[in-house]
Amino acid sequence: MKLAIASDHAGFELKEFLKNTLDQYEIIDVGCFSSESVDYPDYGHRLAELIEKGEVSYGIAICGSGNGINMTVNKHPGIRGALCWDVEIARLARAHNNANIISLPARFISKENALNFVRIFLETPFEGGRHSNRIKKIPCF
Ligand SMILES: O=C(CO)[C@H](O)[C@H](O)[C@H](O)COP(=O)(O)O
Repeated sequence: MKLAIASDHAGFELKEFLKNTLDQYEIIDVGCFSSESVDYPDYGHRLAELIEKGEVSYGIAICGSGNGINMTVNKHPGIRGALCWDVEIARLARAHNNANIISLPARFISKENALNFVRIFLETPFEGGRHSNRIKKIPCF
């Protein structure tokens, strides 16, 4: 499975950790590339565009709180980004919401928990059924 990952400076360290640990996946890193202060939308948009073009199946988006980069990716019509800070939230993001981006709050979770959330997210299938109609009603673009 092909993935993409993005962060701002607050998420840079976690991005590097996840990229180097999730070595069973092919991962495109769209930046940022150091801990120097940057603006999360620059990287969130790049990540969302790769999914919209079909170049990758899922994305991992990271900033300090997770909110800024999650708001950014969700401006794209083909994106369902989910801010995840708990294992069950990560599972439901896939099972019920068919999310294609997991957004993580690097300043509020441990690296180990983040890795666990990403693993659960990537391994959980969408349940479909009643949830299909609901996610069809989300776009208002
Ligand atoms: O956008 C955010 C808040 O939702 C992110 O957490 C950013 O990483 C954060 O705002 C960056 O803050 P900094 O003081 O510029 O490091």
